[in-house]
Amino acid sequence: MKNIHFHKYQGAGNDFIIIDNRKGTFDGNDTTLIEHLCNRRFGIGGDGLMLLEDHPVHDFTMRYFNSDGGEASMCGNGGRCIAAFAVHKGVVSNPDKFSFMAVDGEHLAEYKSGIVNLKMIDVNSVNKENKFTYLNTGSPHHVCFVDDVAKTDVYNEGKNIRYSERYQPDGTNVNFVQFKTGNEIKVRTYERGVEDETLACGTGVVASAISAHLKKPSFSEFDIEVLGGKLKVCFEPNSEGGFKNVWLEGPATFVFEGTIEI
Ligand SMILES: N[C@H](CCC[C@H](N)C(=O)O)C(=O)O
Repeated sequence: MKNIHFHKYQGAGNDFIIIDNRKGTFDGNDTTLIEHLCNRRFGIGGDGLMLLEDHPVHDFTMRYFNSDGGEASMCGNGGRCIAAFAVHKGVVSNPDKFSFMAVDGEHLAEYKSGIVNLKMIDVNSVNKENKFTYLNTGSPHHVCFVDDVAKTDVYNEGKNIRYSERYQPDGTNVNFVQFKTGNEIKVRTYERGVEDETLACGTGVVASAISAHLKKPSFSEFDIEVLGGKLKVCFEPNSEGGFKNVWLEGPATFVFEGTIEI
């Protein structure tokens, strides 16, 4: 038996287990353990788990795992939460502005009073189809627009798209977007690797905001309502028809810490 010390954080309701693994004692290859820890009945519970590890140049390295236990692509809300954790634990050199390495590259982060603004990767390829948009914002996202997200069967419709032939073998996350007034949108997301709807998806709202910009090009900053709260995304067009200076801003909140014996 061994004890694992952990912290729980949530970003707009997308919740994560964070483990300080700078001593390298946690085995990131133990898929079964990670799935167990994320289980909301038999473990701690979470949409995902993150390991904070050392990095030779940046303030730290972020490793992200979905609740199915598999190491995954970038998690925007997870990035915001591990940034807040790093500030709270004094891991970063300058709490106002610092950087970390993740699976999709370097991320700048700014922290102020519980709000984290996270720089995301540039988006250089947007596949605009008739009824949906497909793009990668650190994770792959299918984005479609609906009249009313509250009346959308996110689980079943999202699951069907996630497992559809088009996205084999890796699958995709699926976002349903509703325009409100001006630059306001509502987003609900079915998340790959969680295999359910989450209360927010950071890379998903970035993908949704870029897709909304393609329909409303006068806006390059969007206020986004998700089930778990509110997020903000801004970006600039780049010279290749894609997008740069992509930022995801919102709350990242400590919930509790503990030790679990496994
Ligand atoms: N489930 C996603 C990764 C986490 C994305 C989400 N939690 C976010 O905030 O970006 C995937 O496997 O592509």
